[in-house]
Amino acid sequence: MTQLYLASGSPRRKELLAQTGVIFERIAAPIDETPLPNENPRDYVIRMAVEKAESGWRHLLQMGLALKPVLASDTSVVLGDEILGKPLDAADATAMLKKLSGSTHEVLTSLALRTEGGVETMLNVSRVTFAALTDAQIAAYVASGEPMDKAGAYGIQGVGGLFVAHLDGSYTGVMGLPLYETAQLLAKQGLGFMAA
Ligand SMILES: Cc1cn([C@H]2C[C@H](O)[C@@H](COP(=O)(O)OP(=O)(O)OP(=O)(O)O)O2)c(=O)[nH]c1=O
Repeated sequence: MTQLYLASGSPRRKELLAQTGVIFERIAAPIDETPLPNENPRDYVIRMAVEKAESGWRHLLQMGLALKPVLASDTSVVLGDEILGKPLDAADATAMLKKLSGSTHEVLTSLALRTEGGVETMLNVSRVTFAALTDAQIAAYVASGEPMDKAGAYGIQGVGGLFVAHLDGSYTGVMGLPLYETAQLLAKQGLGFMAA
């Protein structure tokens, strides 16, 4: 019996949410991911998760489905003031990886849980230090295809994990769904292992 809906098309989020012990189904939640002019990165990632969760909630209403909690999340890589989302193409991925090479960036992953009582949010902030990468290493990584559907053009759970010299934060947060914070939100609704 479904306890929760995950408003996400991300295979990483599906895999990670399964670790919490909640019984869930995935629903589509299309939104416009364009940042507002001068929008602060933290405000932006929170707004994205809330919009995805609200979009999922509207989907339940439209389809006449049972109103169970809807969870959504958003991940952005932030370097200085710049928000790096998913790369548009190989050239964009190459440019992002050149910026990340040899420096420290933040990965922001937000959560929003929509219930009949309203919406609750959480934010995980992790700091990641990248090795200095050669142009040839970047070209080979981009050619592998791994960067294309990932914020900041890398996946810590894949070959991108080789670039991470240091992580101060949450591995699962960088991967797209911070499990500590997710378990806390779910437990408040009596869901998952941490509700025991
Ligand atoms: C930094 C990083 C990001 N990512 C992924 C997680 C997210 O799927 C993606 C960021 O894009 P998002 O826009 O957060 O999510 P999405 O479009 O993939 O999925 P959804 O349907 O939930 O909106 O980058 C990794 O898989 N590994 C990493 O190390």
